[in-house]
Amino acid sequence: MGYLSCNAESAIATCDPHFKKHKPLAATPIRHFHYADIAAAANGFSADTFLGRGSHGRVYRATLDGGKLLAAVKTTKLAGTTSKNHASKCTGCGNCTSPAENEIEILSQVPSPRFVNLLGFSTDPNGNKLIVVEYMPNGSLHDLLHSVKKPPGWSLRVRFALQVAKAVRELHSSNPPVIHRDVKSSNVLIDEEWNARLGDFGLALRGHVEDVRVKCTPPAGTLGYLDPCYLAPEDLSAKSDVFSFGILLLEIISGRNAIDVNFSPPSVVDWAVPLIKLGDFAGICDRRIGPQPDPAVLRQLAVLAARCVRSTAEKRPSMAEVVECLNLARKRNRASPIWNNLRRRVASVESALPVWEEECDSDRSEKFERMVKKGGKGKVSSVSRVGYGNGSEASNNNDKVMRSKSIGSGSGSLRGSWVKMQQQQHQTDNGFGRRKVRLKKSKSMGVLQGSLLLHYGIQNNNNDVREWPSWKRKCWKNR
Ligand SMILES: Nc1ncnc2c1ncn2[C@@H]1O[C@H](COP(=O)(O)OP(=O)(O)OP(=O)(O)O)[C@@H](O)[C@H]1O
Repeated sequence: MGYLSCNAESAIATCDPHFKKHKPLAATPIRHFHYADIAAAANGFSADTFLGRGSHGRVYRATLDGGKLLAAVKTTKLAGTTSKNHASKCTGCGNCTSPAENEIEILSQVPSPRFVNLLGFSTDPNGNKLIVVEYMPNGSLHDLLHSVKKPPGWSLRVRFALQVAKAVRELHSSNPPVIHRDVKSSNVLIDEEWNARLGDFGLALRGHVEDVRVKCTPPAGTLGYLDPCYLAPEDLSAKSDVFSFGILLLEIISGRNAIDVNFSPPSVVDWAVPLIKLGDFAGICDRRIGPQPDPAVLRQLAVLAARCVRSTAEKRPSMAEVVECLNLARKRNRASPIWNNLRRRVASVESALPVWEEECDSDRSEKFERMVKKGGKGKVSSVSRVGYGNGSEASNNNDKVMRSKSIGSGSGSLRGSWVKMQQQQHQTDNGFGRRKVRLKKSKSMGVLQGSLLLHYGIQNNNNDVREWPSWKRKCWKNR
């Protein structure tokens, strides 16, 4: 009888060794908890159960079912912005649903062992929704990468990257597809078996591009992770998640925040992509753990990240391709030490080559790989490292750098944080070199203003290799 009850989730659980201990999730009913039970389980929402604070409310640990079930309870506020007039006419635009309602709706439809799943919900006496999700005892990937004394090593980082990529791929391939819109390190939580799980579906959109809801929902996301091509509702595509994933991958490799004014330039894209194009892969590695022992794996990760953050959405890989690439990197990373030693010697020669201009193009990267295997003849050239300053100064553990946060509905607040960020950036880059600045958390954003996004787009536009003629010239000269 076992095979008769097999569903998509159990199939994943069977195929993927990381998830073999998970039971099929479809059978788990979504529970409606009494507020009093939830309040008691979270010890009256006291400090000892407090887990963290997001842009939509606080998160607490709750012990339910007589101690058998550990959960995380997310308190939220009602959206409360929709006029009665609009609500009566609305045919399903995204503005009427609060992030909490949205998260409940989406997670109840697409449960997966790769997500932080919904267990149930409750409503407080003021009508605010409380979301009850699986408790993740090892905190967020953001905290692991930026706060803990002993940051994760390379094999754990590659494993996390692959697991997140698989989670996003699963969303994109569901029917109808789901676009998460807020892929970032603080929305990746680590379970008891050290698996990375994608959480926080408050901004996610389920549907096809022609659906009213998708067509009418204003752009949203988190500064630093937000796709510069996503300026209006109709610009939304799965490639926006690919961009955010690329930022996350750069964060995993470098251990630096998506936007960090302790670095110059503060944007991880503007800082890392030029180094990747110059073949300085070690220059973007988290100095606390040193460069990846296998230079070929490092090169694969870095080039993949650069391709994900390309300024032209169509040129970015699909999440399926990202998963394939990371699978290869992980396999190589896990190969036997003797074999790895041999390969490292060969790879160190390969990786000394700069990244060819077109390598970030998916269709040309294979050509490039073939060429490198043949002995590196062709358009590639050796380029000396460029002095971008010692970026690792800022990775010092003492620096207090806060994480990027989703910005909820309210373009005003977004404008405020953007201006603030610009001012901080100006203060830091005013010709006196880098200064250590304590950053404020930036937040996920709901409604974005076109001009503001355009401004943001311009800030990040130079991540396209074609927009680096000086690099091109340099490469050509040093051929
Ligand atoms: N399921 C969970 N298990 C354990 N800790 C959690 C869980 N969910 C959230 N947390 C903790 O609470 C913090 C706040 O989470 P939340 O999802 O509300 O906000 P965020 O992702 O940090 O920011 P934003 O709301 O802007 O996306 C997280 O960083 C994490 O430390």
